[in-house]
Formats: sequence, C-alpha cells, structure tokens
Amino acid sequence: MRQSAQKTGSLRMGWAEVLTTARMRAIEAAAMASGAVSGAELMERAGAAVAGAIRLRWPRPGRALVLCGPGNNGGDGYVVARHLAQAGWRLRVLGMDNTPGPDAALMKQRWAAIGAIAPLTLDQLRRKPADLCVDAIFGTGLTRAPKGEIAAILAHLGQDRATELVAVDCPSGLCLDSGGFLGRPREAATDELRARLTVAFDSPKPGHLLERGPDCCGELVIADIGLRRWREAAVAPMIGVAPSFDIPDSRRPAHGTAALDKARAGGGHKFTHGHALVLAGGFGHGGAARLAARAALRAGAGLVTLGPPRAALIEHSGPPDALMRRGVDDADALAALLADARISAVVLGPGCGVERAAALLDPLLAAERPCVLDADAVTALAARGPGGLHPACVLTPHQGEFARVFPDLAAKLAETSPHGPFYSRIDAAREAAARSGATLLLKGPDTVIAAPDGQLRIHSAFDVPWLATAGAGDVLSGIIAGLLARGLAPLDAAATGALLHAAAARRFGPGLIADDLPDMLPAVLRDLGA
Ligand SMILES: NC(=O)C1=CN([C@@H]2O[C@H](COP(=O)(O)OP(=O)(O)OC[C@H]3O[C@@H](n4cnc5c(N)ncnc54)[C@H](O)[C@@H]3O)[C@@H](O)[C@H]2O)[C@@H](O)CC1
Ligand SMILES: Nc1ncnc2c1ncn2[C@@H]1O[C@H](COP(=O)(O)OP(=O)(O)O)[C@@H](O)[C@H]1O
Ligand SMILES: [K+]
Repeated sequence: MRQSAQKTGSLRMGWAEVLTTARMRAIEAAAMASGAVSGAELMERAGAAVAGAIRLRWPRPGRALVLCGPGNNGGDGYVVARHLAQAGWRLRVLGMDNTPGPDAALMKQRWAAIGAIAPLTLDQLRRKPADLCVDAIFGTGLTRAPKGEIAAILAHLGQDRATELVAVDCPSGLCLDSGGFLGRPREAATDELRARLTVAFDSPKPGHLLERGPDCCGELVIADIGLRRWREAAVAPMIGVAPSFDIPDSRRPAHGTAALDKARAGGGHKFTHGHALVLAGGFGHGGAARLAARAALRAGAGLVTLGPPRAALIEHSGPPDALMRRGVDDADALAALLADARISAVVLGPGCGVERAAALLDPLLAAERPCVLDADAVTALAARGPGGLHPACVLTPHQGEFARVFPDLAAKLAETSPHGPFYSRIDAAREAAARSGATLLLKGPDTVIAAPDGQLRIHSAFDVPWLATAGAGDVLSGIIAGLLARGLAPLDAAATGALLHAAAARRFGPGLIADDLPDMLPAVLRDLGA
C-alpha cells in the first residue's frame, strides 16, 4: 500500500457504555422488533461505516481482499466489498460456502451481482497479494475456537504482518466478552491477529478493552448504526474508558470527571474538601505512604495527615510542608484518631507491613470510614478472608495480590477454554466485590472496577506501559483516597482515580517514576476542565 493508515484525531479520553455481546444482541433485537429498522438495514449501515472508515484512512484506492465468514459478520463483509468497489478499489472476495441467515444472504447476493466470490480457503488467501485485508470472518457470534481450515487461515493472517488488516467488529477469534482468543492461552502470542483498524458497532464490547483486545484491535472506531434509542432504554450501564476511542461526539455520555463537579461545587474551607489519613509503616519503609499522601493532597483533599508509628515520625520530616504528621502506634491509637469524624478517608497498606496492616484493619473497618485497602492491607486480608468489608472500602489489588485473596477466582481467570465466553476480568472483579462487600479495583493496563451492587467500570490504558513502575500503585491509592475525602462515592473515586492516574502518566510520558505522578495532577485536572 502506498500510504499508511493515519490515526485520526489526537489521543483523547472517551467514555462510553460498554455492552456485553448478549446485551448488544438484545438491543439489536429490540430495534428490529420495533419495526423501526430491519436487520438488513443495520447490516448496510455497519458495512458502510467500515468502508467509510477505511476510505478516510486509505484515501487512495488499492487492492483489497475481503474475507467473509458464515454469519452476519460475513454479511457486513459483503457490504464493505460493495462500497469499496464503488469507490474504485480492486476487490477479491473470499466467502464461506454456506447458506447464511437471511440478511447476510441478501448482502452476499448483492455483492454477487457485481463481483465474484472465491472460496474462503488458505490456498485462495495465499494466491494474490493485497494492500488491505478486511477480516469479516467472525464477530460477536463466535462460540467456539476456530478449527481446521479457518484456524489455518487465521494463523496465516496472524503471521502476515505485511498486509494491513481491518477487522469488522473484532479480529476473528477474539472473545468480545473477555478479550481472550478462544482456545488459546491467555498470554500474548506471536501469531495472533493484529488489526490496524477495528470498526465496531454502537458501543465497545469488553473484549475491545481487556486482555489481548486493545493490542489486537489496533485503532478502535465505534460506528453509530442508529441503535442509541434502544441502548438508552436499557438499564444498568457498564461504563468504559479508553484514551483513543473514536466515538461520535453526540454519543459521549457525561461520565469521566463529571463526578468531580460535585466535589468542587461551592467554596467551603479546608475541612469541606475532606481530610485524608495515610497510615505509614515503620522506620525506613515510609516512601510508599509518602507517595500516597502527596497524591491525596494533589487530588484535592483539604488536609492530609501521614500516620506512621511515633518512632518513625522523624523519617517524614521533609517536604511537602502541607502534609501533617501524627504518630499512630497501634489499633487503639487509630481508633482514637478516627473518633474525629472530620477524617473522611483513610489509606491502609502501602509500605505498612503486613502485621501492622492486619492490626490496624479492625479499628479501621469498625469506624466504617471510606478507605483504600492496598498492598500490605490486601495481603493481610488474604489471611483473615475478604468477608466483612463495607462498600466504602476500595480494595486495590494487582493481579498477584488478587490471587492471594481470591485464589479460586484468579485460577478461573487464568483458564482457557475452547468455548466462549471466557471467564473475564469483569466476572472476577464482580465476584470479588460481591464476596467481600467492598468496591474492588483490579489493577492492570485494563483496570476493572466493580461495586458490590454490581456496577462496573473499565479503564483501559494500554498506551501508558511506563506506568508499570514501582510505587505507581501507592500513588493510585492516594489519589483515590483524596477523591474519597472530597466526598466522591467509592465507585466514582476509584474510576476517576484510575483515569487521573493514567492521564498523569500519559502527560509525563516515558521515563516516568512514581514520584512524578502526583505533581502532574494539577495539569491533568486543568486539561480535563476539572
Ligand atoms: N445482528 C445484527 O443485526 C447485526 C449484526 N452485525 C454483525 O453481525 C455479527 C454477529 O453475527 P452472527 O451472530 O451471525 O455471528 P458471526 O458472524 O460473528 O459468526 C457466527 C457464525 O459462525 C459460526 N461459528 C461460530 N463459531 C465458529 C467456529 N469456531 N467455527 C466455525 N463457525 C463458527 C456460527 O454458527 C455462526 O454461523 C456482528 O459481529 C456484526 O459484525 C452487524 O451487521 C450489525 C447488525
Ligand atoms: N502495562 C501497564 N500499562 C498501564 N498501566 C499499568 C500497566 N501495568 C500496571 N499498570 C498500573 O500501574 C499501577 C501499578 O500498581 P502496583 O502493581 O500496585 O505497583 P506498586 O506496588 O509498585 O505501587 C496500577 O495502577 C496499574 O493499573
Ligand atoms: K471479524
């Protein structure tokens, strides 16, 4: 191909409702049952959107190969072929030799009236080179791991890094409910499909945002195919954020930093902006807590107090001078301190030591104060069991800590299966939140946040790998605590915290160390208009 695909628009934050494949099907069914739109019309819109996205990125027509599978994803493919041919592209279409459903059959027929269909075989695929390959083999209807000829075709596409791949709805084989590839290990593989561009319909699905999805989908465009009315009629949205969704502006819901509006409303004094207490560990282990405390200040808590054992107070005498210090030797001292109702959020865990964290857990939970339980506090929970927490506890395990507290869920999450959908990070976070009674934030480039009542947020940030740096998690705890202190609800504090955290890393860029993150927050808050 003479020109390469250009990423349109700058990296920007996009919030969207995320639909499971089952909900997507239900919304499509409701739209069709209403009589307002037919399946064939939806397919025409879907295929036209894919062709439009291709033409925007590759304005000069070239040679395209369109691979059409057995179902409606294949139906979309025939529509794409028709539009590209009309725009002057030279087309080769390979199609499965089956009788698809009525809508896809109609699209196949419409294509057949203007062009040939060769059988979808590895031999045909290898015959002539193309500049662009459109993968319309499987979409949301994939139920089992591809086998035989189709598996060989997908492996060939995965190994061919020379042809630009455009995926219709998803790279074929991807489980859109989990982000894994059916029948394959859940880790990255060298021969998995990597699209340059993926055009999905109406809303992102979890698999676009989790695990292998973001890497394999490439640029993700969410095309409006006119289903908004039926989507909005449905309840309990799952919200997702990623830095580079391309979503029609009119459909971007008012999430993101909207929760901060409430927190900044009205003037008030320092106590109305909340008081966060960050419990620290013994002498020589205070760095993690200091990172969290600085982050809580930068996230806008009115006051932040660092609480190490008295013997370690001297370690914390340096800046920031805005920070207050108070010795907290044991459980009784913490209980006494929490009698002050103005302390509106607490961090327990970073650099605390497992023993001290275990000892401080009881008075902290008894006070029923909004809190972040991270690092050593999560490990301490593994010994006592995660039950008995409350919804204003935000548990922030990384994968390893999660496995310590919820070994059975972590084991399910590592499993692969030839049948879909895979058990997903959403399933795991949701079960862990329900079991513990706390809000659970499962860390990673694909952070999933679940409230015990089942509400969900996904924060997908695969573009900031440099955030995987020592102490970054401590900063996240502090940001969330700062937001809790300001009065944000736990789910909002956790989700907005994850967003601000990744945005700070994005704004700083590579070379980041955790110490840099808190001081990026003012610029990030300004950027986001918060
Ligand atoms: N339903 C609708 O109204 C719309 C659907 N759209 C498209 O339709 C797609 C979903 O269509 P379908 O539900 O037909 O599903 P797909 O087209 O994704 O594929 C399912 C088909 O493949 C078969 N299949 C599943 N796993 C297989 C395997 N491992 N090996 C061989 N065959 C396998 C199924 O039996 C079925 O025939 C979406 O991804 C989207 O591209 C769009 O046209 C928008 C409108
Ligand atoms: N590859 C990655 N891309 C983006 N963010 C990541 C990546 N890996 C980890 N993170 C984020 O970085 C932070 C690391 O936290 P954690 O593992 O607790 O580190 P630490 O214990 O050193 O503070 C988490 O917020 C996590 O979501
Ligand atoms: K596909």
